[in-house]
Amino acid sequence: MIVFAGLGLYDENDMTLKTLKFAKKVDKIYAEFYTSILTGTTIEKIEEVLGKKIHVLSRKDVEYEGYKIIEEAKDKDIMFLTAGDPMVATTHIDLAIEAKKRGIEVLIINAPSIYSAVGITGLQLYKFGKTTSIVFPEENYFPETPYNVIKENLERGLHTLCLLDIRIEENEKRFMTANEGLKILLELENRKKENVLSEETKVVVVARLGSLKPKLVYGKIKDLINYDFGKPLHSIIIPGKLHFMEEEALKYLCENI
Ligand SMILES: C[S@@+](CC[C@H](N)C(=O)[O-])C[C@H]1O[C@@H](n2cnc3c(N)ncnc32)[C@H](O)[C@@H]1O
Repeated sequence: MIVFAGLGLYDENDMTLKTLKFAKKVDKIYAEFYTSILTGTTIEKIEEVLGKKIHVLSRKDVEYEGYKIIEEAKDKDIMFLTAGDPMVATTHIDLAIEAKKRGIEVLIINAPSIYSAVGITGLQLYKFGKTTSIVFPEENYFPETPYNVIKENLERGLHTLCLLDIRIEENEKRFMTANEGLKILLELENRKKENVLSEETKVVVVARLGSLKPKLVYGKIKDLINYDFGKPLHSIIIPGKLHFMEEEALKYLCENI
């Protein structure tokens, strides 16, 4: 059997009791922290709660050698943990499909995810369009997808959740801040000039969701671009057309800058 379970968003208290229960029963626990991490805890603390060692896998281990875990799940009970929800903004569904194809029992245990947590701002899930990711630009690589997605969503009056790039490889550990994300969005406007965004555009920045003191800030890009949101992880929401309840929620639930 293979159990895909999420650890939630911030610390070791975010996982569900179901995850805990299965963690106690399985033979071995694997985890990956390259798609997202919990910044309010450590692997040691999570291991303490689970009462078991966690074998942390790299992107390469999962994407190129994931079949080894599935092989193991043929005659053992294996748990595979991720931050957030195991199937939200990850590619782990391919492992679940592969396991099913090989006749292995699959259980997916949901968890608090960035996707659900944006509701904390008062913005309605029904009003969100496509989600996008803002990635670190590289030499000769400045992806325009976030700009195009925001444009399409705004044309339909919909909000856009922008996930921010994470690089956790063997010799690299970088989390894009909301400040970097906003600078990239303005740079995209500067390159494309389609009047989608400007320094006057109002956005919502959310930081450390899942913690007891998340930071939720609503304001114009020009006022937030150098604002200190504290330690990661951060995400940005570009609101579309706001319902009056959403306007009220942004006013009362977020810090207005
Ligand atoms: C690939 S996505 C997360 C996928 C994860 N499986 C989930 O369900 O939440 C990673 C991005 O989500 C956002 N994120 C994750 N946790 C967050 C948190 N606690 N607060 C704010 N943003 C967060 C960040 O932008 C981060 O780079």
